[in-house]
Amino acid sequence: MSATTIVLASASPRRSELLESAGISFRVLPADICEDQLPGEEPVDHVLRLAEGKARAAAGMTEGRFFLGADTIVLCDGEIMGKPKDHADAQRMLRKLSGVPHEVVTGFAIYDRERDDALVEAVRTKVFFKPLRDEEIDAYIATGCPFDKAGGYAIQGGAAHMVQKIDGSYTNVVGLPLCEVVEKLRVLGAL
Ligand SMILES: Cc1cn([C@H]2C[C@H](O)[C@@H](COP(=O)(O)OP(=O)(O)OP(=O)(O)O)O2)c(=O)[nH]c1=O
Repeated sequence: MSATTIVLASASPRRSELLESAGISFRVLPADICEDQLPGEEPVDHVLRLAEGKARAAAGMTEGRFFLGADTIVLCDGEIMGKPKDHADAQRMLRKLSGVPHEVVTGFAIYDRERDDALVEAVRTKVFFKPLRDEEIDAYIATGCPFDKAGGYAIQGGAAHMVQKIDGSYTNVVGLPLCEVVEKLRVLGAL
């Protein structure tokens, strides 16, 4: 299979870096789809629908065989947190996460054009934040880092010192559960 066989349907530099780190050859084609939650939609159904939507949208735009899409949310006390809309939203999210365990859920989908079918999976990681002071939260928001991250933080970046421990996959929190993705690519014959 050629190096252009796998297409990563994502604008996230973190997803590219993670896939690269596994030594996988791929192309990037971001897919811009509506990420609104449907009424009554469960969090796992939501990330799986968006992941598959991104993968299929990319397949509609370019050649290739396997299309990988993913979506990451933070789940805290029943609330689905996407990217914060503004400063106040980031502040509200980080205050809610302060001192409280939450989950990061990433759904991924690999659409195989030849079989016209998608393999999907959702991976959950528990993250424990230390209690955060308002000054800490404001200083972090001032860096601008929270705005393109679900839940308003990046475990791999400026928020690393806020995380006491995690239970589960680290790469899943960063946006792509690498172990599971590589395994599924292998099962599908993409590697
Ligand atoms: C919780 C957390 C999220 N994130 C990121 C992963 C995702 O890029 C982002 C959640 O937004 P997503 O909508 O999942 O992805 P995206 O918009 O960045 O990229 P695309 O839809 O094109 O694939 O939050 C981190 O980088 N670190 C973290 O610790």
